[in-house]
Amino acid sequence: MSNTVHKGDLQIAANLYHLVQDEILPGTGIEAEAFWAGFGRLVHELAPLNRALLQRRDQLQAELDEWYQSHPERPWSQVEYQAFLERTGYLVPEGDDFTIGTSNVDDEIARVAGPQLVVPVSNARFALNAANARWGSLYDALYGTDAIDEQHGCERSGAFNPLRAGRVIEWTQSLLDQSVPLAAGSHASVSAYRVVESNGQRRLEALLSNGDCTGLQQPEQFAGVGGEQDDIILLRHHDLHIELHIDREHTIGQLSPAGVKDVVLESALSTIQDCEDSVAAVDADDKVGVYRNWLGLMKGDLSETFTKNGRQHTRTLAPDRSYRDPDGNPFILPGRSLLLVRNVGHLMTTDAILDNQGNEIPEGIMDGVITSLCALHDLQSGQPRNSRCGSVYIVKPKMHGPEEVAFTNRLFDRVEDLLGLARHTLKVGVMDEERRTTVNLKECIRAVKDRLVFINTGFLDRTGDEIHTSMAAGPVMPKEWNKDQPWLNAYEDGNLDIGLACGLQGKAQVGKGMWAKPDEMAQMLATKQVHPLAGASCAWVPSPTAATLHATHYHQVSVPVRQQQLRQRERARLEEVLTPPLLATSLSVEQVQAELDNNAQGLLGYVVRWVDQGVGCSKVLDISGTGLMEDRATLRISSQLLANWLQHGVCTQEQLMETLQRMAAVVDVQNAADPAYRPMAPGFDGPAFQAACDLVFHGAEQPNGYTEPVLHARRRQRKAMDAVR
Ligand SMILES: CC(=O)SCCNC(=O)CCNC(=O)[C@H](O)C(C)(C)COP(=O)(O)OP(=O)(O)OC[C@H]1O[C@@H](n2cnc3c(N)ncnc32)[C@H](O)[C@@H]1OP(=O)(O)O
Ligand SMILES: O=CC(=O)O
Ligand SMILES: [Mg+2]
Repeated sequence: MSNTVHKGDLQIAANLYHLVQDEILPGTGIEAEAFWAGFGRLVHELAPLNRALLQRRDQLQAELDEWYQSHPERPWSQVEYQAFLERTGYLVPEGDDFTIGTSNVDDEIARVAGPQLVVPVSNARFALNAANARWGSLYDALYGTDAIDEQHGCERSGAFNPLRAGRVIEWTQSLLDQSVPLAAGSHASVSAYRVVESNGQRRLEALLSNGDCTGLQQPEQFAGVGGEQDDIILLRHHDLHIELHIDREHTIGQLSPAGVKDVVLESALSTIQDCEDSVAAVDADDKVGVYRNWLGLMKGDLSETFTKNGRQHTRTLAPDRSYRDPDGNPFILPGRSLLLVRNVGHLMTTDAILDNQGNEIPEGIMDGVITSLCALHDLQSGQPRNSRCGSVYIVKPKMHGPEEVAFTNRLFDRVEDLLGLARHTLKVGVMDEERRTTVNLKECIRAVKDRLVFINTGFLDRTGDEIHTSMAAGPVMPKEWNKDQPWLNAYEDGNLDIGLACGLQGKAQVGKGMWAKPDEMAQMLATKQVHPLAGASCAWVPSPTAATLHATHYHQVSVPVRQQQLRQRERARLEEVLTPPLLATSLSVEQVQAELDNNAQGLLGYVVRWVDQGVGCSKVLDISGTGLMEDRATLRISSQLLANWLQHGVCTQEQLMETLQRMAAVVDVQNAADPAYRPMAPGFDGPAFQAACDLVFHGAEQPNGYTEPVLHARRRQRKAMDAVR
């Protein structure tokens, strides 16, 4: 590493050192020399343990491979299989019942159910937008997406379409009728909302078009008024707020007799600012960008200036929102989503910091220390702050089993000691996205029982790990088939069953996964209520618009009630979780080719932007033309599936190479309008195409099927090539 600074037994890239020294440490009360010395001690204590955990992963995988090869019968005996898993320590004994003891958890996590947005923190414009996505216009979300169909003159294109706006208003009125119903009549018949006073208390009155006057069926749902002229009516349902914006002069306000120009929903209650799978950060420069944005969010001063539709915008963090309650007392609600930060997992090392032997340190350790250090600014700030309860929320991905979770707990203990934080100030969200965590979930929770704030089914990584774990067992099903497989359902159900049994209700989130079709909002509206119905207190969405639409599901379903109902059922069966999605039927030549084409197209479309442009999350067309959110987890699935089919002769090497080359040309055409894009065809010799080949042809050898090692190496190669140009 050129240009480094030696501190506390560590060799730190100069740009990272200066970020910490000049921008992060000042104002935290932490003394620089003590910080670096303590950081050095922490690294030298924990890095060897981290390395040992990775060796254990490899050892267990080798034992699994060997078992599958020596047990060729299909289906195999589940009794024998489980006995083997217990013998190797893959399955650990389950201990006594217990409940988590996490305290100081903000309501957005502990108590109120709602959408959870995820955003690459490396992109300041998106990261700010996400932080501000606590509130979203339902009218805009419905009007601007396919949530309202375009038939019968309701097209989205062109100038403002009053017919379409009418449909938006009807849809919204029906939501209001379900969630904040009137004592008589419908919100569609309201000609005026009025706040009236009787006995010193104000209540909401609705004047109907037939001249009748009514109120809310549950008057306590009226939470207050806001706006300069009390022109915002604040309602509350399932602890989620709804604002009715009244303006009879406004073009939209004129479309309804009550003059409602907008309905704004409390939307992304929480947001994960992601340093992991949606981010391409391969060196100290990139990590500095990631940390600086997180720092800005924690200090509250992040801003970004950009041009959109020919106009310059400067985006900053939204302020809190002010209202007066029915007694006339002023109060505020948070203007921003509660922010969590997703660190990287235990796998990768980074040359941004070297230890006293010149080894790269584990990137997850660096993330743990530096993202927590940044968060001191929030803990020590006045209002408004991120965590009103004084906690720091860190999401830890890709952990395999209880020992790895216990390691994270130890890391967080050490970081708290280093930063002078009270024990368990650092909270952890455990991604249940590796098979060894799923099958030992209760023990994983126990390992962080006093700092746990969520368990979330990351079904995308989990699918990739499912394929990799059983790579040697046989060919797997096409990826879409997994949706109906017993393993997936048992995994999803089991997560909730165990979460509730461990007392997460009221203290922590039980979360569900990402809606990965960012443009298919009608489909999301029609289907994603399955998450609150399944008892999830949050579920992931890819954009602020999706957050606003998904918020409507939490008005339709009461999550606490669902959780009470579901906790009575029998726990999901381990045998089902342990039944891999192996292909039991033979596929036609056309089915095989279609699956190869689809996976290759998605893989290449994602990888080319990652390697050549450093974009960690992209919308990529699948073979049917649907834009899909692709990140490293979806890449893990497609690359592992192709590697699996290659290994088991479902396709040949030549066929796969032909597919990759043909699809590279398709992806080139799809990106033709991007001036920064470098075509892969006809040479197929750039680092992006090479990365795709590595991921597929060497996919079976990748640790747990992860894509990071290949992506990082090829992105660094691209950066080096660009540097000498
Ligand atoms: C398996 C897992 O780990 S899932 C977790 C990782 N995934 C994510 O984090 C998903 C993040 N989402 C995204 O990056 C994007 O939504 C994509 C790539 C899926 C689609 O992006 P694009 O096609 O560029 O978005 P699109 O053009 O539709 O919209 C862009 C606008 O939406 C906003 N936007 C889109 N996604 C987000 C987001 N996640 N958070 C905040 N704002 C967002 C942008 O700020 C932009 O608005 P602006 O112009 O006012 O700034
Ligand atoms: O991180 C989420 C996933 O699905 O993987
Ligand atoms: Mg994941």
